[in-house]
Amino acid sequence: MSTAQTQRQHVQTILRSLDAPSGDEDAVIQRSWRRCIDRFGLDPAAPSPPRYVPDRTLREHQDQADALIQVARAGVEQLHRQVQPLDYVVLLTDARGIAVQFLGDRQAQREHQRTGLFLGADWSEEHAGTCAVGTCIQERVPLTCHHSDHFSAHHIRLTCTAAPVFDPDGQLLAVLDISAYRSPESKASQTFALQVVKHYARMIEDAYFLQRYGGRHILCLDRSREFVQINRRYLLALEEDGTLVAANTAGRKLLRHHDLPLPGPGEARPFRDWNVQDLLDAEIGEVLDGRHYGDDRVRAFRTHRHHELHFATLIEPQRRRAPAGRAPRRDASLAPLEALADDDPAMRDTLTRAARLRNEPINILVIGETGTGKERMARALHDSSRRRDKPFVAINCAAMPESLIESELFGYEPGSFTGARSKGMKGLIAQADGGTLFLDEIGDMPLQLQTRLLRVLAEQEVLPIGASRPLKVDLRVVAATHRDLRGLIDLGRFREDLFYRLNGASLRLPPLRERADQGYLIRRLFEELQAERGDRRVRLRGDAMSALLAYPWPGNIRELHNALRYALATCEDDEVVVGDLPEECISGHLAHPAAHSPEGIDGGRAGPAGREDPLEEALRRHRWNISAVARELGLSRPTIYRRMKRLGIVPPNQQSAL
Ligand SMILES: Nc1ncnc2c1ncn2[C@@H]1O[C@H](COP(=O)(O)OP(=O)(O)OP(=O)(O)O)[C@@H](O)[C@H]1O
Repeated sequence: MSTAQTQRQHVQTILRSLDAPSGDEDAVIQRSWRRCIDRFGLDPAAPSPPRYVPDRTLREHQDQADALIQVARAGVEQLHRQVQPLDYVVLLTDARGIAVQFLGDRQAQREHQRTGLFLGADWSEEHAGTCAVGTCIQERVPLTCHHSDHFSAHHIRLTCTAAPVFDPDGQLLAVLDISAYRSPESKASQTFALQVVKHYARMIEDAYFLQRYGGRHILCLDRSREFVQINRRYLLALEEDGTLVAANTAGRKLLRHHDLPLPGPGEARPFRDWNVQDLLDAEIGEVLDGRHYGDDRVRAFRTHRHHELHFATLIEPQRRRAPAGRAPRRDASLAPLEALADDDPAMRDTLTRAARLRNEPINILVIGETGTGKERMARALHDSSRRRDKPFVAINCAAMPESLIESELFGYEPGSFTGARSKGMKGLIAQADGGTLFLDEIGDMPLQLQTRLLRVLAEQEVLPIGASRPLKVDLRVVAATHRDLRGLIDLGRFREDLFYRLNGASLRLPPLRERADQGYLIRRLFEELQAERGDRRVRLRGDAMSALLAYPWPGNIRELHNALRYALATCEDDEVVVGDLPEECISGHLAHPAAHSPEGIDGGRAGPAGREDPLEEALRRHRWNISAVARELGLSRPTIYRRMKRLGIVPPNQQSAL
């Protein structure tokens, strides 16, 4: 059957079923069809191009959903990884049906845009007709909208499955959706999809709950002792005196089941009338004090009303404290070291050792791949040590020409060689007296200088070129390398005795790809760049943060630094969004199509596949006169150039140069 015939038949089915409900169709879908006609005045046969909200509006929706987007990130990405091989895309919409997060195959971007499976699309029932997201919003239940369940004849190739995400007050917060263009005819083929989406929606909802009520006691209940720790089915947030503050969706059902009726969503204090003792037959102390729980941290309780057996675990309130897992701050002088990392286990071990070593009279070898922060570590060691008011002198042994190293390091007496300064020169080693000498890329130091350096370290004195008497120096040397020094020793290119002198203790830095605290590093580098630019207004929005966290960074922190620097230089409106990041960082996290046009794409203006970008279209119309286009679009010329670059639009007169 041709597409047109299928669509005609679909329209007839809808109209017939509304005249005389057959009972065949899903009741939820039928109610939606009726709403589409009676309430929204939609026509199943009318063309329904996707509707995208303008860029600015999308940003407002994303801002409002920012806290959720941040919490949902890991779940949405995990879900995407699971369903991507089956050609599904993942959408997270807000409670109004606007897609605020999207993950899909970059290769199929045009097809996604054409069907509305994209960032910024409006999937409310009012605009899109019966569809998984819109109907889920109306009905507040998980559902699959498969092929001809869709109201619009133009959506009947799609299969979409969505589940609601509720906030702790029972208000609809978001909808999680997976959709595909190609799927088997039978709706039963989507049963598993429905279970997967429900599962992830619940995980996101509970993660949001745990974050929001992290400052309270959270009681997790389950009917199974074995599963309570991992399943945490019912979540109840409690005050110190056992008053109920909030419950997750399952928790609210449990309360209703036990005749603790809850006022409707949106009440300012919906739970305050109830105490956990109204639910469980137990003393407050038994519930809220972890010492009353078993060795497995589980305790059994019976409910008052139905004498049901429930097993509980308790999450204690998170006190205001240093970021998770970091040792409590003992001493303000440790701040430079503590600032290097958050809760990455390898970095935490390294920092604990560094803190112990900072005032010890031994030299330290910092080991790590290029750009893992070896110099930063050396400086932080210096800044947190008693030497902090004395000089920190850094020398890159690989970057200095061999002919200069000797004089630079050791200095020289007046007139000691041709070309020397008449007053002589104090060498870098002597300049570091009392402080720290940082020798970067120590593996690249020529052998002959290694011998002289060894003498400096052994004697704690330096002999400038041409001098007859050595100068006493008090040095702490921190050396760094990305090379295998033991391998160099075997090759005869590094002195073993120098190695032992330098390696009083070693500190190893993990590469960026292995760090568990990438979010912390991103925030920190972003703040530093803002300080450098003298402008702290720009903020890093949740979608950009998600894309940065999802990107498989190699080892070098400099790459992250450069990506942030680029984004800060190109962003507009005081915020960095995903589209401002370098192209390679946003694989999977596609930018909103409207981000490329000043007003966004809306209804009839939506660009179907193959249609020209509005900017390109304007440029052609104005015969590539940038000033005229800038005037028409109300943008500056540099902005036009920047967008052309971002979109890869090249004027015809420059194309031959490519
Ligand atoms: N802990 C950190 N927090 C924030 N930024 C960091 C951190 N560590 C490194 N960086 C940044 O990463 C970049 C590389 O750091 P650094 O120069 O210290 O690394 P390195 O290992 O000495 O590099 P190389 O191997 O090239 O000498 C710098 O831009 C630095 O600001």
